[in-house]
Amino acid sequence: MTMQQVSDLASLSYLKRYYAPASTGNFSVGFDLLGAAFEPLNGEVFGDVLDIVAESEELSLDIVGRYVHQLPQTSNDNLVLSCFYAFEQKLGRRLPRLSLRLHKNLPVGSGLGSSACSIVVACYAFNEYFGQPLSAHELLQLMAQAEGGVSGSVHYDNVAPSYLGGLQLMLPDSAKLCRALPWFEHWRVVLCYPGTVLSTKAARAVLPQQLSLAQSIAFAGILSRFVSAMYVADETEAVAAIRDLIAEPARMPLIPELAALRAALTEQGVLHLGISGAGPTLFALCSNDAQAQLAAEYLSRHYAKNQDATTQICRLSAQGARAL
Ligand SMILES: Nc1ncnc2c1ncn2[C@@H]1O[C@H](COP(=O)(O)OP(=O)(O)O)[C@@H](O)[C@H]1O
Ligand SMILES: N[C@@H](CCOP(=O)(O)O)C(=O)O
Repeated sequence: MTMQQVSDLASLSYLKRYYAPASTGNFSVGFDLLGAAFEPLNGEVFGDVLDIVAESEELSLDIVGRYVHQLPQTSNDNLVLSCFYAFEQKLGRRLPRLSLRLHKNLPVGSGLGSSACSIVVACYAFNEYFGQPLSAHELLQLMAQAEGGVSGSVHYDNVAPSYLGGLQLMLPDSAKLCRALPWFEHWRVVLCYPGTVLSTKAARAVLPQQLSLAQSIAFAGILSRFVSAMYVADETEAVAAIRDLIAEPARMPLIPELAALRAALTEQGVLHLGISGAGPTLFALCSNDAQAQLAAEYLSRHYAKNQDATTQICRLSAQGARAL
């Protein structure tokens, strides 16, 4: 495997190139059931890119990009290769081998759906390249299984938005699997990754194993309130309902800065500050560009911890995964 620190999209040759965006699981109010895909307003690529470089004798993977150093040293352990074999197994026939290049643009163990992003871009790329043998439904199931293998339990709230785009509500036991909710076009989301790693598995281990009847009703109630407010485009009501009753109380000790940062930003009018996925990335929901700029400056000053940190001002990625 060769590793380059710099992922220069323009200078590298390929047959086909595919991309999947970053995602925020939970969106605070919908633990494991709600997630959104985001793209930087400035047009930067903030998601993983997979190049199909050539057809070849053997399956191989090169990894480049800003966060290559956070991945296992051997590409054999990379999700892109395990997705190839899972895809092949699902098809039930041997596929031509490929020479692949992953641009690892999302930090790992960040709460930005990094593993989901690689899984989505890989499964999407293989399905497109080999003539769409799997339906969107089958492909999404395959992605969710792969994600379950990483985090310890199958959850769709990163793979669904990264694949399909938008703010996706999961529909358990439904043939449709998930549905895109309405969104407010003027909303901006600032994603601030501090540069430290928090594995999803570890952040799931602190969650309560059981909820009381009262907690279950409260969770169903607040999520219903949010979803219905989005459908009737009642922004005040939607924002009031963005509350994490499940994961945040348990994960707060893992992100001790959250309370003070939230108090400071909400005082400035920011609509909400929450944990993106399992953290440590935080997301600030803002009502306009100026507010998002202010939140981005504040978070990068007070939450970024090292050179790996990044802060992005985003809008919803309506499209999700695609060919570039
Ligand atoms: N292409 C890949 N992208 C991200 N993680 C990968 C990839 N390949 C293997 N991994 C492994 O999967 C795990 C992802 O960890 P996780 O905490 O779920 O990250 P995230 O929350 O960012 O999705 C790590 O152990 C990482 O080394
Ligand atoms: N619903 C999951 C989301 C995990 O997202 P990630 O980006 O941290 O992998 C959870 O909260 O555990």
